[in-house]
Amino acid sequence: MNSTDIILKADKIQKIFPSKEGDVRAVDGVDLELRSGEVFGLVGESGCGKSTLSRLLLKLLNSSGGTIKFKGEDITGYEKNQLKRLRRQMSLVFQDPHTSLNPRMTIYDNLARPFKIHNLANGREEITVEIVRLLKSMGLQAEHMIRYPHELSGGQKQRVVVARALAVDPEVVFLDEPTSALDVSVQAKILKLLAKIKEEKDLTYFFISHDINLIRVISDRIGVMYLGRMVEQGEVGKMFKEPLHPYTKGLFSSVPEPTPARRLDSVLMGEVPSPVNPPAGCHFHPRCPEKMAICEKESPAFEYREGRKVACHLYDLD
Ligand SMILES: Nc1ncnc2c1ncn2[C@@H]1O[C@H](COP(=O)(O)OP(=O)(O)OP(=O)(O)O)[C@@H](O)[C@H]1O
Repeated sequence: MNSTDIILKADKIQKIFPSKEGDVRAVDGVDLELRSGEVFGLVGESGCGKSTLSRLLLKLLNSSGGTIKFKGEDITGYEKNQLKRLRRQMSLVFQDPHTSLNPRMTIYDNLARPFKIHNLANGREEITVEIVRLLKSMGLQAEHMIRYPHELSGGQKQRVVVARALAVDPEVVFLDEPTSALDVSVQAKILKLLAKIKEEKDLTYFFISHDINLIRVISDRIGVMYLGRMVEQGEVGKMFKEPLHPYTKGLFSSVPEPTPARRLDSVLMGEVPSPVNPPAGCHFHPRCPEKMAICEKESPAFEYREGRKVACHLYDLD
């Protein structure tokens, strides 16, 4: 596949969670294209739907509407046996290494599971060979295999979590805040390792982070989400040079040059409204400094403008 091939595509994907307060519109009609070999960075304030979107794309959650295609094949209605195949093609690295490994299992047993589930190696001997190879590729040693997760440092645990995600030899890896639970110095090492693995294995990364500076450095393209919707999506250089959506502008303009782990929540004025009762029209209009009358009534389409996609009425006037 070359870099312009679309490996994963979502059209109007939606997830509504029923709750006591009403329906939570966690993901509200998102369009997305993931290109083979790229790092796609997803940003947005806490609760805007980033994790839910990634779980929908991975088919860990069933969608309430819309379609998802993997390599051109519609996977929206995949059944259990088809999902098993998909689990080898796309894998996930969770945020917190302390909770994503089974604490009662050794590192060997944690890493052996994907080999057993997917019949990727036969017998203890073959699995051991694979696990040692994986551990070494992650900068760990064979002897780590006999340890329990609590005997490893946070960075070592996250290396094991990445190893487990790579055991199935996937094509796409979803990384949901993979370094946010780690110390800054450890974060840098894990990011370097992830970049190296990506090149070696020709992987595609879907990278979720609150840290805009990190997303800027590691991504080829980025998507900005607000209250369940994608508001802007495009090539990283263009987006940072000239953000179009007022939300993206607010998000980026207040981030000074590399300040590690600056949280989005501290950047924008006002609270994000509830996804149970999102504002009519453009969800961002109550916080938007460039609001127009139409923004309160009509939801803007997510359309190509100036080399990227944006959902904002300001650009309807062109
Ligand atoms: N199982 C669920 N039931 C009800 N509501 C849910 C469920 N999962 C998520 N939500 C709600 O959906 C919205 C989106 O949540 P999600 O975790 O996807 O956001 P996020 O952008 O990943 O947040 P964070 O950055 O804090 O992880 C939130 O309002 C959340 O409370």
